[in-house]
Amino acid sequence: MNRVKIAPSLLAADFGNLQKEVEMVNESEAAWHHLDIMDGLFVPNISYGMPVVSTISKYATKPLDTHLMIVDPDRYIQTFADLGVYLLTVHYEACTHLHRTIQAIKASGMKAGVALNPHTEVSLLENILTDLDLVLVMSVNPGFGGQSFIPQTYKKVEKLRGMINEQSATALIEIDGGVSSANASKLVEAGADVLVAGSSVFKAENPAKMISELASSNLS
Ligand SMILES: O=C(CO)[C@@H](O)[C@H](O)COP(=O)(O)O
Ligand SMILES: [Fe+2]
Repeated sequence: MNRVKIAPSLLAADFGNLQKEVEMVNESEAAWHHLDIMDGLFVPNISYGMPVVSTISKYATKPLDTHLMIVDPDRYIQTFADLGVYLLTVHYEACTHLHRTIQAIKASGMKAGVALNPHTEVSLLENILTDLDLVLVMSVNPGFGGQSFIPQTYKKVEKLRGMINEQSATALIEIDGGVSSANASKLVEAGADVLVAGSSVFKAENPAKMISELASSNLS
């Protein structure tokens, strides 16, 4: 079994020391940097935009895993590609022509992911699964860090793992929201490949140690 990938969400970082926070992730056992882009329309919160993404990109030495919580994400695909994003994830609920959006992300040279809100059924991805590099399962309602994990996520992950295996698809399963050492092992057991962790990492006394602990989740 491959080791689970950890993607610390910089939304919970200290933005007054952004370079230092990015460097902590660079030097840790994290696999990716997770960036959350919120537009105040698709979700009720606004996070940060291009100048901050550009700064993160300048200091990051690991791939940028970028989660767009914005309406009509097609408008910004090329911009994120130009900023050095590795994997661009759009929300199922924000795309009218999801297949076209996924193809456009791939044509720009990035990997493509689709995120599902907690109420969105995984079977809706059945016809597009083999086109995806990643499915992001939201385990909180998108828009804010620091929320409580929704336990129904385990069942969704198990079902999605079954669909991926059945179709011999290669999409990774990423879980985002309220992830901590209290639920990480169970998520990996259910079929998760990537865990996003914001508050549990950046609010920890020793963030790098917490990343290492989460990365060992499937070994416990
Ligand atoms: O996409 C989101 C929230 O919408 C996340 O990536 C959060 O930033 C994760 O933060 P925690 O729930 O781990 O604090
Ligand atoms: Fe996210």
